Amino acid sequence: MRGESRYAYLGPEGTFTEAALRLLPEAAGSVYAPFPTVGSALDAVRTGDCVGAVVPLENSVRGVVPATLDELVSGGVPLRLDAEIEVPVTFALMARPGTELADVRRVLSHPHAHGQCHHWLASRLPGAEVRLAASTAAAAREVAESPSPGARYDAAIAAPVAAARYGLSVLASGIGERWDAVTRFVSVRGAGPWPVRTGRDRTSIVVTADGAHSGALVDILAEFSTRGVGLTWIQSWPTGAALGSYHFFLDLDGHVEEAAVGDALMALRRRSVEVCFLGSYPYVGTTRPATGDPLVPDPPGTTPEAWLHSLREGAPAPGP
Ligand SMILES: O=C(O)C(=O)Cc1ccccc1
Repeated sequence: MRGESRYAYLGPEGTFTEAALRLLPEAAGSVYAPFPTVGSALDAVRTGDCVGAVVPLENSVRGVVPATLDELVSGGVPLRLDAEIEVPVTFALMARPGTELADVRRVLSHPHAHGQCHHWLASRLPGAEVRLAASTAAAAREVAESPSPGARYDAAIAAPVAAARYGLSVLASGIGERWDAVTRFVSVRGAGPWPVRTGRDRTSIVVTADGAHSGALVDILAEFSTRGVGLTWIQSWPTGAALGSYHFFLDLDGHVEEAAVGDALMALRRRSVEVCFLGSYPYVGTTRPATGDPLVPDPPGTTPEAWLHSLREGAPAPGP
């Protein structure tokens, strides 16, 4: 089936991305079309094969999903974001029925899942070799399809639903380093009306700046702060042209229809900054919009002056 009713996602069935897509009201009633990579899911939108796609953007523990940032700035036909979805992520180690934990030598998973479970692997399966797959469900499917004995992979780290989907047994669950890990997904479309302003919105843009001009980023950020527009997210992604040349992904509080947001965007244009508007959409996240909360007071003995002095004296820098 072609056209309006297909919605792409990073598949196969059983990924966290599929769980996010199922939470998206705009996609209800569509055919959910799995794609093997973020790039192929977004290409399906660019070619019109699908009306939209859901892809992972960032995780609260492991940070951004590089493939998504890369595709959003390099894929040719511009895309727009029209919704965000947050999904709690928990991980299970799963294997073909009959496999014991002690039998597991080779584990397959997605980089973000591995990154959140490597402490558990180091303590419970210290000798295991880990390989990376395009998604957690692709890993689970590969394990299910690996013939044993002599299987290429003994176990996968994936969402608990993937075990039932691919006929695997769960050897351990809740193996991520944080029980409260969350992944933020975005719905990406090729065309159509922008989401209307709700009063609680987020605007995503990409500005391209040359780090050789050392004040460039400060100048860009000042256009927002002077107008009271809060920033909730900033990520840099190399343009590839040179060291120091970046695309900056920015998330702003507010909708493009709001005067302050519009003014700030026009100010960037007047500065001849390259701005790619990704979209304004309802804010669902757990990141609080800026409220002007008072600063948290310093604990006794750690005034900013004392802290700066200790840095200059060569004190070891405390972790974040
Ligand atoms: O592989 C998946 O299931 C995905 O949807 C990507 C992903 C992987 C790990 C954490 C969050 C999202």
